Amino acid sequence: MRDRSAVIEVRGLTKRYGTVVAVDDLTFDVPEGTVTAFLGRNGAGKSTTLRMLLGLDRPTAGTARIGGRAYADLERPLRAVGALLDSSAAHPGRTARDHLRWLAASNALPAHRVRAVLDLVGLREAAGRRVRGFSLGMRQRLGIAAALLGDPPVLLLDEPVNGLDAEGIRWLRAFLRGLAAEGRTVLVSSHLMAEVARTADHLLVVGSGRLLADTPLPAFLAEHTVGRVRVGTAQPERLRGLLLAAGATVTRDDDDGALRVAGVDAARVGAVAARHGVPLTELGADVRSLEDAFLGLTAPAPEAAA
Ligand SMILES: Nc1ncnc2c1ncn2[C@@H]1O[C@H](COP(=O)(O)OP(=O)(O)OP(=O)(O)O)[C@@H](O)[C@H]1O
Repeated sequence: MRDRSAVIEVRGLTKRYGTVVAVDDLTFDVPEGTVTAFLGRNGAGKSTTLRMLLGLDRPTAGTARIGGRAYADLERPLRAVGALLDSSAAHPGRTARDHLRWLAASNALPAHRVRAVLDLVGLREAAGRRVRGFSLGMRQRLGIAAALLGDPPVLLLDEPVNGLDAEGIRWLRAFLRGLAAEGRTVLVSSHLMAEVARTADHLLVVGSGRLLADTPLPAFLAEHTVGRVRVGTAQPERLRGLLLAAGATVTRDDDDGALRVAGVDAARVGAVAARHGVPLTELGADVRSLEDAFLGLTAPAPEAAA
């Protein structure tokens, strides 16, 4: 990992609701100027952790600090940290512009930021429309605009991918990378793990409130995609037999019939195919194995699944 100081520091953070342990002794740092993905299945404890960082929930134990301080001790919180927690927070009868103007005025932020953030998230044309008519994707953009009003160095985004279409997800990825390139620190939660992981510099994975992985993306990729190959051919059964004979493990991709191969590298797959005259239509790293890796990592314990 690059040598960066931690902007967000979580230590022994725990939250119990009666007998439910929503967050269980979490300890992690989020380094400055990175996009860090906070990943886990539904109910893993992501939102509760973010709410505690924002002072909206009181920890049962432990601490959560931003820039060395608890949220409640920040002098000008919206200038220190922006958050997207719930994209339905805007009043449906208000226009996007009025919603942001109201937020700016009530938080003593300059009015010119409203126009700036509407432009940043691509809502300039829709600024005069009532939020009631917004798609979920537009609401997410408005929520991100609100988070950016105070021009904060730290952003906490809870499930910003929800409701976005493929184009919206592409936009969000580039947008988050741009924020980090400006030196901002972005913590972005998602249950769509592979989708968001590939945007991030660093991954934090939680399951049942516990930290399961805290790793730079390249290390995670190296561990979970090296030695896993995806190969396309018009003769899948023949190639499958040849690869099995070469000692590989081979499965078929349910979506498109490509072979997913483990245990031999891409060069060996190519050599086997060439020796037996099997034409290939595709040969590369098996990126889908990333989602499998997350699902394996976050699988509920057998007794919990029963
Ligand atoms: N106010 C509450 N009262 C009781 N239980 C709660 C409360 N808030 C959260 N929980 C429970 O705590 C656990 C963690 O919930 P949390 O919302 O933090 O998970 P999450 O990872 O954000 O999931 P999701 O993606 O579904 O929001 C869940 O079991 C949830 O039911």
